[in-house]
Amino acid sequence: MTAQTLRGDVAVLVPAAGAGVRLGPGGPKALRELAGEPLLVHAVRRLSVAPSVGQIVVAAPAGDVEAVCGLLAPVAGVTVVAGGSSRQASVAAALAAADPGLGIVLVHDAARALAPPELVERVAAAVRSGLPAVIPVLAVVDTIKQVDDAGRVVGTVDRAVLRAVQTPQGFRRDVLTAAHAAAVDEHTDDAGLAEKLGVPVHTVEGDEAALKITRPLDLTIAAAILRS
Ligand SMILES: Nc1ccn([C@@H]2O[C@H](COP(=O)(O)OP(=O)(O)OP(=O)(O)O)[C@@H](O)[C@H]2O)c(=O)n1
Ligand SMILES: C[C@](O)(CO)[C@H](O)COP(=O)(O)O
Repeated sequence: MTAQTLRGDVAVLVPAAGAGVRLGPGGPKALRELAGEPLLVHAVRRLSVAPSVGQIVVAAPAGDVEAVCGLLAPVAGVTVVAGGSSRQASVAAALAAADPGLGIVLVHDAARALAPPELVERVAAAVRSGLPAVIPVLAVVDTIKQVDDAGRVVGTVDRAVLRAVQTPQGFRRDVLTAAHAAAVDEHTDDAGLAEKLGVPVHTVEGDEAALKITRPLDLTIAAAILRS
């Protein structure tokens, strides 16, 4: 990674403190390697070349803050804080350390290590255009069934109205701050918190390369994406 200064109007919060249980043994997921480098380094490198980005705040595993500072030292404009016991707590910790002068805040999973800078720009531009909350989405390609506790099918959901949600998710800073301040329960994404406040959430097209590395096969897919 070459040293560079970040100059944009967007703070990106990077929750990276997860254990990676579904990936299997091997330490915190963000520090697991893909093509010889930690997932977090792949993610931050892509964020740092997006022209809109002015600051990156990483929520690292609490025991690895120093190591993560070392890993990311070559990128100017990166702040590292200790993450929390849930993704939501990690985002809240990163938000508290974000530069108050940056009016747009994106939240991006370290686990979506190959999200391209173009996706960051697409989300940032949509927020800059005046939208309060923006998420990247992809059409659902599988047929989706609703099942009961016994695993029996209750019905088939109309997939035309469904979308799979990715990160980065973008927000006006005051919207994300209010959403986290009002949180009373855990949500799997930040847009869910904004929805609870009645904030309209808009979508932009996602990117298949922004897959969330969750299970072992995802690492194989990510390695193939890198090679292609
Ligand atoms: N306490 C937590 C839990 C998750 N995350 C981050 O949130 C993102 C999305 O979470 P996920 O992919 O589910 O990661 P893990 O929680 O590590 O996965 P698992 O549930 O398999 O342990 C990841 O970048 C992860 O590091 C976080 O910062 N702090
Ligand atoms: C934020 C997210 O990546 C959007 O798809 C997802 O909700 C994270 O969920 P996880 O259960 O923490 O992996």
